Amino acid sequence: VQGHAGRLVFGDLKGKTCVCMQGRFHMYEGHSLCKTTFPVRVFKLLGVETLVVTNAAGSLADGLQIGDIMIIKDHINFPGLVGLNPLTGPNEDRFGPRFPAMSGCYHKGLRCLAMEVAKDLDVAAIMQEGVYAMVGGPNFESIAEARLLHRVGVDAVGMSTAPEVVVATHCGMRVFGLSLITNKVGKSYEDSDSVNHEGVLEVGRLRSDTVQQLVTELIRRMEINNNTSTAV
Ligand SMILES: O=P(O)(O)O[C@H]1O[C@H](CO)[C@@H](O)[C@H]1O
Ligand SMILES: Nc1nc2[nH]cnc2c(=O)[nH]1
Repeated sequence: VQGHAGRLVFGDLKGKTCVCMQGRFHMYEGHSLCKTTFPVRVFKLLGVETLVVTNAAGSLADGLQIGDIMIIKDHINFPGLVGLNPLTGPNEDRFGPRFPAMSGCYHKGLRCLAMEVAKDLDVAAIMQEGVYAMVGGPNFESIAEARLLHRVGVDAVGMSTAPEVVVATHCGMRVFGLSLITNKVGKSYEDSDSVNHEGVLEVGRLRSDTVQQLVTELIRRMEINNNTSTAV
């Protein structure tokens, strides 16, 4: 999508072998969920053990402001709930089971570690945990949709991430996720502000150093088995 570089970068980060996706495939671009999540399966075959996902998201929670960073505690995969799931079709037994559990798919230990890192980097004031929801996009939410999401417990909404996390969890990867809050989602018919992609990219640029520092320090501190890799 515009604004995403579309590159895979391999290297060492603080002594850990990493592969970094600069951009991702989105369902709203017309890609199948199979293609959207294909990189995750490639990472698995490369020996990647931990997936770190980041995204831009709109806030529905009163306490989440533009520029805040939300550690993803759980997700609601709206496309998945209506059958748009990357695991649909014959199960690939070599990757994982037919009916994978999704409870606890955002690793608790990594979430706690990220909070410690945030405190040490003096950015704890802009960090909190919350629930991310994926919607199909590409349009942003109507007011009624925003109210619905708020009522069902969504803290931040975006158009990505859940399919990759489902596929990573299916094949036994540890997952950690961050949402950068780029806008507030309007819940009132009196609001005149409306969100746009340029504004989303702008907040992304403003907070990119902080997100980079957090992820780098998290990767430095995280424990891994057999010096296997991390995908970001
Ligand atoms: O989820 P990522 O790709 O980070 O970006 C979010 O921001 C874009 C909309 O501005 C959409 O792609 C949405 O999903
Ligand atoms: N669906 C959705 N995706 C986003 N990505 C960044 N901001 C938003 C938003 O407000 N809604």
